[in-house]
Amino acid sequence: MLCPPEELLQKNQALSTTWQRYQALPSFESFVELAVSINSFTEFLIDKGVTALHHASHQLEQVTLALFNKDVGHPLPQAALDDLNERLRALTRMTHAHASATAGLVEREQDLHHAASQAVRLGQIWVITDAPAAWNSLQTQLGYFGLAAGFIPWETAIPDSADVSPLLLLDMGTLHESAWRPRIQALRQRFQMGQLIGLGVRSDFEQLHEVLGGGCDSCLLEGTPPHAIIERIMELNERHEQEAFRVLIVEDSKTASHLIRRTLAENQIVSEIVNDPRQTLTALKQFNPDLILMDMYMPNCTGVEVARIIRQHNEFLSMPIVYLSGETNVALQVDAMRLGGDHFLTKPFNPVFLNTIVRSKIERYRALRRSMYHDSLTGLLNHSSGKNTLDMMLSGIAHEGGFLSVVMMDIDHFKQVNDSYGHPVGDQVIRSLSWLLKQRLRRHDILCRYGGEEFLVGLPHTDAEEAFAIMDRVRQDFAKIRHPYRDTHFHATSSAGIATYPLHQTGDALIKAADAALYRAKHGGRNRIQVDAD
Ligand SMILES: Nc1nc2c(ncn2[C@@H]2O[C@H](COP(=O)(O)OP(=O)(O)OP(=O)(O)O)[C@@H](O)[C@H]2O)c(=O)[nH]1
Repeated sequence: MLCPPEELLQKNQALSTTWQRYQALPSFESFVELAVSINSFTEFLIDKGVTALHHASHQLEQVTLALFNKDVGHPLPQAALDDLNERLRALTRMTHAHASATAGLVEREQDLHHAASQAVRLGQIWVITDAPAAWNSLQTQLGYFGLAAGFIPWETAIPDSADVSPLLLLDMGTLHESAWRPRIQALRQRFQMGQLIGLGVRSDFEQLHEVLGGGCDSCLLEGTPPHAIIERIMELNERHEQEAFRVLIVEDSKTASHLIRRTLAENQIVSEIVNDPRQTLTALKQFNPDLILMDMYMPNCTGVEVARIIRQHNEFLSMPIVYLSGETNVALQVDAMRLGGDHFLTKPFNPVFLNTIVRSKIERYRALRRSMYHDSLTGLLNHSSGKNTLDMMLSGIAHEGGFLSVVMMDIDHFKQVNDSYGHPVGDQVIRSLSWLLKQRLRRHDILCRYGGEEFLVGLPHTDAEEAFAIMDRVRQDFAKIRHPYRDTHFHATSSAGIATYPLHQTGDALIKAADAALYRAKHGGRNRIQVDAD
């Protein structure tokens, strides 16, 4: 989607206002605000794919950051002020030019959306190729996972209405090698935020150099089978689905906490503020953050004391705590880390530095949690966390009322799959079913690998009839997936049993009833879904 020009101009206006504020009151604090505002504008441009302006904004950000040097006082020296002024004015001029150039296009794009039912809609995934027939099977297989892929010949331009960050699979084998680099460069130029994957590239240095040097993110070498291409696409898809990062700010100063909150919000990080440290435990339970930003000195207790209290609770043992303090005393910092902290940032903080630390700590924390609560083969919840999540969801449903359907799904004759094709191929079949479930179910549904080839699914606010309709489509599509084996392929089927709350009241009772229904589905001939009340 193109960025609406009004939104772009509004963001640019906000940036100009902070610059005017700094000029009127050239303090360190207002310079921090300016840096935050520039960083936010750059992030906005990346988010909206406004690549034409991104470079200038990023440069401005770099220049501003370089001025966070303790030898540079405020107001800034005249030369630095002039330089910033010129850069900001140039960025504003470019923003206005871009906004007027895209105004017509946005209207056209909206018209196209209204006419979408008439038009042939290209998917988010495009295969650029002159031999589409060779990719029909990939397109069909992706369709079973709920992903649409379209074909575009190398000579045809991608329409203006294109998404700004598509996934482009480039069939290099159908383009003369001398044209590789310029073609890839042109696509990269246009889709700076897209993912470009070169297909059918030889493993030698020259070809890889051409493709990666031209701007592809990665290559899938000659002979890569369709299921490996699908696997790469699924991985990319999952990376896009991350939930927003969440930070709890424990800070007695309302001004400081709001400044931090704004800095984080401008980087799409969600936060909650606790001004009274005694409320920290309640806030932790309610808000469920990924990281705590902790002021070091507060009335009543210090940040270190709060951190020690937090660490007495098992569930928060590994949660990252980053201290914020005006203190530069190294011995004290070491002591604070020894007593339960993970990092120390000195105030006034550099906003970009703050965001970088927060993001990298949260990424590590999430990776750790994934390994604790998720199954390594499929990435789904593991047995015990699946059951715990079901119990928690059930208490919510019992409180607010409504249905909850539990499904036990199992791959048919899986022992034969292993015996005929080998354990690694069996693993791949398990992963295919998990991908399919991930694509088809909602974000808040429970998805768990309950045992070897058995999955537990929890569908809140879904009665048995609706659950049957959803799962039966999954069953049908799973049966169509081609699992590769040597030069050929095979199909697998699945069966499932469904039980629903309030007919069964506890998590254990629901699982037992769904399991009994699954048993009946197996004995009824397999490749079918059985509801427990039927
Ligand atoms: N490849 C692979 N196989 C597994 C995994 N976990 C369990 N299995 C195998 O899954 C098979 C399950 O077989 P059974 O429970 O006998 O049932 P089935 O052959 O699927 O037959 P029905 O369920 O009755 O249709 C066993 O052979 C296990 O060794 C795993 O992680 N990977």
